[in-house]
Amino acid sequence: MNLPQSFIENMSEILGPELDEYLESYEKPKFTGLRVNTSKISVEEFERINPFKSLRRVPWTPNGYYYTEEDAPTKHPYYYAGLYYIQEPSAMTPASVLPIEEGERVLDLCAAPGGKATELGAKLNHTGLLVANDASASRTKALLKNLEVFGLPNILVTSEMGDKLDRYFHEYFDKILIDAPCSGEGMFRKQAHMIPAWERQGPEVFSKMQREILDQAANLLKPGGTMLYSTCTFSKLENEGSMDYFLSNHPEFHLEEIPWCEGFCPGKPELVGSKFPLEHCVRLFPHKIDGEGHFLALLTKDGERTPNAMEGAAKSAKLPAELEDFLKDVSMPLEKTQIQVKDTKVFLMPEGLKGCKGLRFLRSGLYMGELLKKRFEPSQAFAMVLKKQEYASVIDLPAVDVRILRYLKGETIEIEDGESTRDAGWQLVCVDGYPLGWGKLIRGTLRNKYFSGWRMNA
Ligand SMILES: C[S@@+](CC[C@H](N)C(=O)[O-])C[C@H]1O[C@@H](n2cnc3c(N)ncnc32)[C@H](O)[C@@H]1O
Repeated sequence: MNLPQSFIENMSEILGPELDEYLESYEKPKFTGLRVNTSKISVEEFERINPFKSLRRVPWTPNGYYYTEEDAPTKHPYYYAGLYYIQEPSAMTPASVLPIEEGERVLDLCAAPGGKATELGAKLNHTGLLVANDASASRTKALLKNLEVFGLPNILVTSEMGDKLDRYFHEYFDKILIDAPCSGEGMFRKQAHMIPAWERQGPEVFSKMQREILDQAANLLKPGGTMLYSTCTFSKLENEGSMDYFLSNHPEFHLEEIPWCEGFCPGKPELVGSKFPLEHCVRLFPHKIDGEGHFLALLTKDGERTPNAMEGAAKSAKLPAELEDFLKDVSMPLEKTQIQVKDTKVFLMPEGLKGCKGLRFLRSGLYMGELLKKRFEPSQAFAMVLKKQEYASVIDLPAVDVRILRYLKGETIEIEDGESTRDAGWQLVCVDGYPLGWGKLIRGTLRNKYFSGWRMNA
């Protein structure tokens, strides 16, 4: 690996005599991980049905596992059922460390493509509100897909800068994750193509962005709220430097200790001559753990946290008859006053979401489906939010049944007598009890309603 000389010098300042060990880590294996979606399946149940041979626990994340490539988890139907997310093991740490309680309002300010937002949403477990934002409008498309595959209904996906969000959500959030844009030094081992980008735009550029984003986040957080700052870089400027800047300018914040795990290293205040206890921050190095480089800081804002008021509750309008008809077969707990029809599209709005007119957003709430000529066509996202027992007619096939892969490829499949609860109409297609999508059964043939943009090999 050809590392820039100036990078090696920076690392030498950070690591001292450990530099050689770090440089040798470039010869070590690279690790791949998957994180279980606990809003769909418990870790115990996942271990029971686990179809992979190579899984081994990630020590710092209760629902994280290493796997090796021969297991190919992205090709397994459980991936399409949203039972797990593929994530680099160190990148599991930030969302795991930020404490989330059900019912909270949570903001992921730099969320795309959603590795951490999916975990924050899973921890909310269909309660509260997750605002997943990213400045890049194109990257928010992948973010929305990942949140929908995970079956998360209570979301608002925006593409704004933090100062614009502040006009709508000043001191609104209980918890904020700032997984900041950074120079990516922690990923050099895995993604060597990041090195030329680092040479063009390095820590100086990113530290300016990070400071701006941190200032914005401070305004968005409730007094008494907690936020987590993370990067995947080693640079002292972007890590201890950004934290020293932030704490100097925001005396209302203090650092919290992060639960310790073997191999974690403390932040180093001496690198930037800081008077703050930056040793409470955590640094991850690939020569210390089985994972890549990361930095984490957990910060709490002084004050008493106020309970969340139910703002913006929707008006209870009469629902169209075809929608009412479809919902007779749905037993998911669902507050009908939260359902909004916009033109032909039907949405289930999260409780307590303020109006967001004027914000650039990709999704607000759960897109339930569309009203077409005298019928309601349920969406792919709606299928992913449901549990098997929450829809009246189900076709549940085992993962080893070849029809599952054919269904995921968008093909029409044949259904035997007794394989569906009802012998005609809408069916929730499941793999081993976990919903994949919709189909419409007509005389033993299932018309495939799996969303074309999500098909296997699409
Ligand atoms: C490290 S990535 C986030 C990765 C994401 N948290 C995940 O786990 O999948 C940083 C993100 O910040 C976004 N970004 C850059 N500047 C931003 C800003 N000022 N406000 C919000 N997002 C920004 C980038 O588009 C990028 O997607």
